[in-house]
Formats: sequence, structure tokens, C-alpha cells
Amino acid sequence: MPIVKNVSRAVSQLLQSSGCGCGISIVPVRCIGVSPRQVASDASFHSVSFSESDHPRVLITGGLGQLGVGLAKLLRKRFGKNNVILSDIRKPADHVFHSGPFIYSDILDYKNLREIVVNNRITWLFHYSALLSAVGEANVPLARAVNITGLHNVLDIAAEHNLRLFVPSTIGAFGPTSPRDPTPDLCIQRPRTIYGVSKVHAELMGEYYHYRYGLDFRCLRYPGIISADSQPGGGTTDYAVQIFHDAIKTGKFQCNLKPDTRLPMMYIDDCLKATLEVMEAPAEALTMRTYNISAMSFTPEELAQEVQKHIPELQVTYNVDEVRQAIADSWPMNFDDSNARRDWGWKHDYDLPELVSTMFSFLGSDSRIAQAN
Ligand SMILES: NC(=O)C1=CN([C@@H]2O[C@H](COP(=O)(O)OP(=O)(O)OC[C@H]3O[C@@H](n4cnc5c(N)ncnc54)[C@H](O)[C@@H]3O)[C@@H](O)[C@H]2O)C=CC1
Ligand SMILES: CC(=O)[C@H](N)C(=O)O
Repeated sequence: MPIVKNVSRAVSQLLQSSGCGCGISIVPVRCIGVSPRQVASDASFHSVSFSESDHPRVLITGGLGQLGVGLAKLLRKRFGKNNVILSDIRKPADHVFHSGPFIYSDILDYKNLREIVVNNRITWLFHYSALLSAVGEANVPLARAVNITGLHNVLDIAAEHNLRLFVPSTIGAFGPTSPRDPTPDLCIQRPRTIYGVSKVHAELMGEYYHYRYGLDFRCLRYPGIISADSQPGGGTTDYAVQIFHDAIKTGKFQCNLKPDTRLPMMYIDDCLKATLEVMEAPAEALTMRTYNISAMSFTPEELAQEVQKHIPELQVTYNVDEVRQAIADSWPMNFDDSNARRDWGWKHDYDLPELVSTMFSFLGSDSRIAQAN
């Protein structure tokens, strides 16, 4: 009890003091009573620290989705295979399992997550677990648990163990009352999906932990991400990946959004590059902790026209999914990422033509419909 009283006193002193509390290390609420920070400072398990020149020890949560395996590949190239641990609640494919360390981790299991961080001396955490926009609307209680309760676990563990924490946000963190063309970093955010609400919550909680506890929180709002070797996990922008597979396999594509629905999009290599860059950026360069990043913006019709330059026989029809269409109609059409470009030199490499030709060279023009017939 005396410890709790002392911490409470410290908290109330901080609350009464002016300013943001940057640099003042106060334990997050959950740690009161159980935090290793209350163990004597010479406790050996907590005394290991890494110098600036050492590689970070990385954990990726939700790493078996569309983005995590590619992120692990990039980070392993940079920091060494064994310094990057992929985790998820799903069973990894053989090639993923054999490509580097993998561990089971359910982000809703706080103690297990903490154990993984401690036992593996994790210093950087990329928190990718989430339910995306369309699957989130189909299962709101699960989306609320994973995207909000799971985030709370991650934030507390990251603050408790002084981790550098990356949490992706999304164009879906904006809503119908946000300016949509373009959408700046700071504006009204009233999303109407559980996904969007949970991501605004993540942005705000991460920034709060940064100012309140000194957590090194970094966040990028990703556009819809397009990748060739991984499937999207149930979002509104999934059509922009599916069109390539269907064009190659059948020469026909049925789009679930209207032809003129404009959304910001990005090739996965640009997305992962930005993620590593913002994590490596010196803290002094970051005037904000949550940034929009942008590359291109297109409609299904414009994407189909670009794809038809490679597969002219592609037939596109439209069968609108009302849920996805309503979501898309409330999201940004163009994303203003000028702050990211100014602060840490963000620059994308792929515009629409490069994206489409890269997707086809990756997916293999050998398997084109023309040859399948
Ligand atoms: N892919 C995209 O277009 C975009 C993605 N993002 C964000 O990037 C992150 C990664 O996205 P994706 O890889 O596309 O997502 P995804 O839906 O493909 O993968 C999410 C992963 O989270 C895992 N997961 C679910 N419940 C879990 C739990 N209780 N514990 C641990 N893991 C759990 C799933 O098994 C899945 O492998 C997400 O936070 C997403 O919101 C943001 C904007 C765009
Ligand atoms: C843009 C995203 O966050 C995701 N791809 C989705 O469509 O839900």
C-alpha cells in the first residue's frame, strides 16, 4: 500500500504541474502494484539495456496478415534474422516458419505478451494485429476486443519496458465530416466504423502515453495497401489487390465498389519503407507522432484502365457491396502527407503505372489468362 500511495502522490503532483510531462517517467496505471519497475533497481533481469549502436530486438504482433511477413523480411535484412520475431495467433506457412523466429502471441493475453517481451529483450514493437474495416463491421465485439483492449495491453507493456512502439493507423480513421480532398493530418475525425473508431483511439492513446509517460510512440496512417504475395484481411480497399489475381486467373473481375470511388492507395514496398523510416527517424525530427502518408489515389475505373494496358481482354463488372461502399464514401479521396515529407523526408517510389507493372511482373506474366486458354 505505501508504494501505491507514493505513486498516486507522484501522479497527482504531475497532474498539478504545468506542461506536457515529456521526459518524466511515471508508470502507467496498470503497473501500479505489479510492475517490475517496483523491483529493486539492481534486479538483473531488468538491467540489460542496448546502446545506440546495437540493433533493436523487434516483435511484430499480428504478423501473419497482409503486411507483417513483408515487414519482417525488410527488418531482418536490416537488423539480422534473429533480431526480428514474428507473432500471431494463426499457424504460419512453412516458408514463413522457416524464414526466422516465430512465436504464438494473442495480444489479448497480457501476461503472455509481457513474458515474450521480457524473455526476448524486445526493444521495438510493431503492433499489426487488428480487424480491418469490413470484417470489423461484421464482428463488432471481436473488433472492439482486438483493436481496443489489445491496444491497451500493448501500450502498457511498451510503456513498462521502454519500447519504441509503432502502431499503424489508416485512412479509415477519418469520416464523412472530415475534409476529404485532401485530408490533412489534423482535422475532424468522426469515423463511422468500429475500425476507424478504434484507430482514432489508438492514435490518441499512443500520443497520450507519449506525453504522459514518455512512451516513444510512432504512428503512420496508411492508405489502402496493395501487395502481390500476401492477401488482404477483409478491408474496403481489398478490391485493388483482387483485380490483379482475377485478371490473371479468369480475365474477369467483379468490383464491389462503384467505378468512381476514389481512395488513397500505396504499394506495399513504399508502406514498409515509410514504416522503417519513421521508426529510425531521430525523435527531434518528429514534430508530431501520427502522420498521414500518401503515394497515389485512384478509382476502380482508373485502376481497371491501367490493368487493361497489360491485359486488354480484362472484363470488369460492378456489383456494389453496400457496407463497403458506405465506408469508402466516408473516407479520404486524397491524403495530404506534407508533414511527413517535411519532417522525416518521406517520399514514395510507386505511382499507379509502376504499381501495376510491378504487380504483374511479381505475379508472373507467364500465368496470364491468354496463356491459360
Ligand atoms: N492492409 C492495409 O491496407 C492497411 C493496414 N493497416 C493496418 O496495418 C496493420 C496490419 O494490417 P494487415 O496486415 O493488412 O492486417 P490483416 O488483417 O491482414 O492481419 C491482421 C493479423 O492480426 C492477427 N490477429 C487477430 N487477432 C489477434 C489477436 N488476438 N492476437 C494477435 N494477433 C491477432 C490476425 O491473425 C492477422 O494475421 C493493421 O493494424 C491495419 O489496421 C492500415 C491501413 C491499411
Ligand atoms: C485502408 C485500410 O485500413 C484497410 N485496407 C481497409 O480497407 O480496411
